[in-house]
Amino acid sequence: MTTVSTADELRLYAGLLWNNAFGPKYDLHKIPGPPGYWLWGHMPHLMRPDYHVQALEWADKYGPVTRFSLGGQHIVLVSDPRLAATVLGRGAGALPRKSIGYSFFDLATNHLGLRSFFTTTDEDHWALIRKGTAAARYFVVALKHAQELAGQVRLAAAAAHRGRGVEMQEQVEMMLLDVFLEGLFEMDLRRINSEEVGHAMNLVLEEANERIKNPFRKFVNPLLRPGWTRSVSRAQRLLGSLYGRIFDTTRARGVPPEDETLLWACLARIKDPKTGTPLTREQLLPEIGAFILAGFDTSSHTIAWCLFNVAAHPDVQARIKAELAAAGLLHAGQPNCVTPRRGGGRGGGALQLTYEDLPRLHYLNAVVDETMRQGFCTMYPVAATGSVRETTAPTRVGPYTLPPGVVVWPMIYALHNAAHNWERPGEFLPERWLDGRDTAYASARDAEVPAASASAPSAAASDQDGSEAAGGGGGGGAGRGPRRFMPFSEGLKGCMGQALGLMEVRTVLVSLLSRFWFDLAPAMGRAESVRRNQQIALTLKIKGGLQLLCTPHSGAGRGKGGGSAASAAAGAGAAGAAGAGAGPRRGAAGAPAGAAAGGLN
Ligand code: HEM
Repeated sequence: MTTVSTADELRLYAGLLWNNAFGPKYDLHKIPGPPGYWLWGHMPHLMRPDYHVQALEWADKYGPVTRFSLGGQHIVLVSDPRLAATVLGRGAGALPRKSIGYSFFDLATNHLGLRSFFTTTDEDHWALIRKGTAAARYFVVALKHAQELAGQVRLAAAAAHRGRGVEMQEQVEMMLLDVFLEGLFEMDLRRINSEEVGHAMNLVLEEANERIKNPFRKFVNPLLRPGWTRSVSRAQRLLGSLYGRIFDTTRARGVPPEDETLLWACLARIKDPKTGTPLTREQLLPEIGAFILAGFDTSSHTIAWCLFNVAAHPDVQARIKAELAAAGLLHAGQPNCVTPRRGGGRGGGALQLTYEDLPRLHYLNAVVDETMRQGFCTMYPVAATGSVRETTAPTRVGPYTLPPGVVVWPMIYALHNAAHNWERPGEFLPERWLDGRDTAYASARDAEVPAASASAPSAAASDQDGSEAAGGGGGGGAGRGPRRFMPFSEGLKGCMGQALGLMEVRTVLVSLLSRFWFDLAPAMGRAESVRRNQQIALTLKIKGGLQLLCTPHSGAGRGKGGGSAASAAAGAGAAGAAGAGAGPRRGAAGAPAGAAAGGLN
């Protein structure tokens, strides 16, 4: 079990400063980049809360490979799809994770300085956990919770004062936390205060994020802000006790049967290669925390940003409703949120959503992809800003040879938004995804990525095979250029929960959008200012929350043009949108093992 002491970290920073001043530079100085300060480098530039936007500005200004530094650390920012795929992929040119770039994550997974498989430098340990959990069946309790959430939204919307909205970001966060605790670990939610846990996570992640920009904060904060430091420690202990409770509960279940493939059972079966015995409490705690964190924050903020985009673009919302209506999934005029069993449908109430419906809702999925492209919801720094890799020997990255110890940052936000990769990158255009899966790839003329590092794009990948496998490696398939869309990263260390995450996002969106019309509450101000008001936690979230006016479709429902949501949908070109998205309805038969029996909604 790897731990990192304060002395280790101080030694590391001293080494970096030394290296910056006196170490070999190879081609570093040839890489274009913004001017910085000698000692601090570009730290002052990155102190702004939306520093991912600053990095994108550099990518746009200085090109697909640009350079800056944070204190003593040289950082090479890559927004060229081909190079990013190579660096993250499995073939020659692939680089290991930069461990310190992830160490902030440990703050939220444990308070003992223990590393999880996500943050360790020990590749054997990473492989042990990754392989041990690869078969995990991410059981879909998302549906149950999504439906409950719709009920809660209805109650909150009814209770809200006129013109005041319902705070959706936090509601979705809590819901996703429940999904994780119940679905992956089979915990009894009545015994867990999700709200308290959610707040503790947010607090710890806020601190973790600040430490990425300013690693010295760890040392000065206890002196300058002792109250805050105590709150962070309290939150860490609270999370630690939750992970401990999960360990105790699942261990008390004894040896899981071989055919049990929920996450807790997979973790329980992993044996320490040295002792041959199941992993100890100390070994498993950070892993439990890593899974919860990796999955809950990313998925919940994806949902929140999708809802924001939908509320900010009534035409987009109406088109989604049209698609849902054509699929028989719109709950127009229903008095409550109880979904009828099969047998409802176009003549009566809405049909029950099945797993098979999800990939067929093309327009909804385009909205999700476009939201993820904009980068609001990918993991940080693991992705809002990218997966962080490191050179361990002199390494060629594109035309440049880099010395060891340089951070290579295939920054997903820049890849997804740089002017050299996309047309009209700043615009929210779900339509760009309707042309087909090739949207995820750069043009074929750039296709020099080794085939060995290829993997499919996010949504398209899981639609295709329904698998819950992690993202694969690098570039495009036959005839395609390299991927320029990789919200789940790439390669061996790409996201393990891609299919689960997408399923949760889509399911919750269908569940809510089939029942409510959403508008931004007046308190949110203009959409543009909300977009500028991002706050980075583990992922980008909406600072101050997402206040939405939620109008149920029943009777009082309204949409574009002032009619009911259903009629708004129809008026928004139902035939085109829905025709592309939803084919004739089928029964639940054939739903993959991950899907709840009988339907998803
Ligand atoms: C929309 C939702 C999600 C997004 C955008 C997302 C994004 C990512 C990204 C970009 C990485 C790569 C980190 C890197 O390159 O260093 C990653 C890793 C990971 N994700 Fe996700 N993720 C999502 C949902 C989930 C869910 C639901 C789970 C639940 C199990 C999960 C579990 C993980 C794990 C365990 C890793 C680390 C894999 C490893 O180190 O081998 N993620 N995720």
